Amino acid sequence: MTAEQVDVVVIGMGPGGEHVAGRLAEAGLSVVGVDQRLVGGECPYFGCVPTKMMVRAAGLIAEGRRVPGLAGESSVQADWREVARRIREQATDNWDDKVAVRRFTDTGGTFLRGRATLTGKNEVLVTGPDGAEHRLTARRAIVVNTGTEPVVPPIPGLAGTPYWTNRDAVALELLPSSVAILGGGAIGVEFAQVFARFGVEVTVVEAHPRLLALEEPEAGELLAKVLETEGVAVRTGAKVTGVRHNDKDGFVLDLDGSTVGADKLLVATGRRTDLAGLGVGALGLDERARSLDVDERLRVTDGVWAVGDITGKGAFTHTSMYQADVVIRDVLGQDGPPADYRAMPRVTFTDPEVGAVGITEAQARERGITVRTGRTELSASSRGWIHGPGNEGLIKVVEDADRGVLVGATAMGPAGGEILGALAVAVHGEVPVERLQSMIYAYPTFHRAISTALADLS
Ligand SMILES: Cc1cc2nc3c(=O)[nH]c(=O)nc-3n(C[C@H](O)[C@H](O)[C@H](O)COP(=O)(O)OP(=O)(O)OC[C@H]3O[C@@H](n4cnc5c(N)ncnc54)[C@H](O)[C@@H]3O)c2cc1C
Ligand SMILES: NC(=O)c1ccc[n+]([C@@H]2O[C@H](COP(=O)([O-])OP(=O)(O)OC[C@H]3O[C@@H](n4cnc5c(N)ncnc54)[C@H](O)[C@@H]3O)[C@@H](O)[C@H]2O)c1
Repeated sequence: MTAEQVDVVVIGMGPGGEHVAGRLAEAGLSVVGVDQRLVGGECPYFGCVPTKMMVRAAGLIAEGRRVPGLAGESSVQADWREVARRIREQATDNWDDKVAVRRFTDTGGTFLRGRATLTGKNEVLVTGPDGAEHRLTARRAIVVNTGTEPVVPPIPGLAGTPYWTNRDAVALELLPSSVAILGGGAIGVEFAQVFARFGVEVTVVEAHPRLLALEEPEAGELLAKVLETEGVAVRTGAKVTGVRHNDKDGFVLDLDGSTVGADKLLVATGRRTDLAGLGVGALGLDERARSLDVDERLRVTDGVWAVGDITGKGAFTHTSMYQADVVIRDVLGQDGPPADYRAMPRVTFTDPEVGAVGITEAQARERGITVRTGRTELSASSRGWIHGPGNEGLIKVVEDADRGVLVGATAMGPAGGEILGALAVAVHGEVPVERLQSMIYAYPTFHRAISTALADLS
């Protein structure tokens, strides 16, 4: 056992943790960053980056197939090996983080590979891969950024089968002929469309009545239609009562009154934190909670901060990075705005992309807000009509009518995530709806449809 006193210990080097650790080290503090897996966390190795490389490849295939009728003839020969190679070589360096470790240690920080547990108010125990133990005492700050693990629901028969999570699915060298995807949230639908566009027979099985259950109902409903047009079987409102697997036949999912069979099963039913494993009990906190309670400066308790998925404020890389900046300022005693999640943006990278910011109509009504909504179909806009195949989408705006400002919006379409930028500014800046209605929107852009949605407010 070794023991060391430092200024800052960062537990978990996800996007936010890596950012905090690097910046505080650059500021001259002695910083130890600890990660049990890879510096950079889920996003670059198992999440955003490899999946968006898949999405890019699948988008090219779809666009190639849209050539006939618009630009001539096309013949697309999809080859997954190109995607697998790009993910292995360019995105993940074969799941090796030496570049990221160097990036951090070049700032002056020290990296420890191992599993960290909180053992006291300012104490952390790190157990290395070889079992060696290091006791760290943090004089100034402990920053927790341990993220989440995939949830595997307690469905009879599922445990012990060779199901995949996102961590397996990003590393596929070959695609199977069929996949069942349990969960129609962001992970489920992104993988579903990618796999289907590469010729895999895909069934999405979602317990909720709609895909993307957390977003506006119109978005999930339209996405289901698009996926079905592309050959994906979408089973919403489905209760899986059992899972069976054998090497010859693959997987069978028992639903109420029917079955779904597939060679492989991807489980994408959400994420969970592991507060007990992290040892938050040592800080007097509830180990059974779903997330760490943080204040507007991301403080958990005296001397302890948290960033990222573990705070439950939106499991996105941009949340983690945003919170990291708040923590850096707070630890360094600098002034700056507190965390404000009113204009939380998120984008599901299907085609059409589903971008959303702020709250949905249902959430606004639950909060007792006097709501007006406006909507328009993107395919009916000038640009949507010009675009032709692949023009599905919509803009929906949610107004707090008493204050005359938008509190939420959805931009679904070929560039839904980019259109969202304008709506995010409107929600974040509380730009009066009257002012939004009187501005000039370039013709013929997709974002011009925002003015149609605003004109529809009632
Ligand atoms: C398939 C998929 C696609 C996604 N796509 C997007 C996207 O397009 N856009 C987007 O914004 N977000 C996306 N996300 C979400 C995004 O990956 C996370 O929100 C992001 O990684 C931020 O997480 P985090 O900062 O909480 O930490 P994480 O990235 O989860 O990292 C936590 C780190 O802590 C380490 N750790 C955990 N426990 C310990 C311990 N006790 N001791 C030491 N180390 C520990 C882990 O090894 C890990 O490296 C996606 C996620 C998935 C799974
Ligand atoms: N583009 C992005 O930003 C992006 C992409 C992927 C993931 N993520 C992040 O990762 C998080 C996790 O993604 P996710 O898709 O796993 O979670 P999710 O919470 O978004 O969706 C999980 C879905 O699984 C369903 N489900 C749960 N149990 C089920 C069961 N037994 N049978 C059938 N369906 C079941 C839920 O109803 C839900 O719709 C997201 O919330 C998001 O924050 C972001």
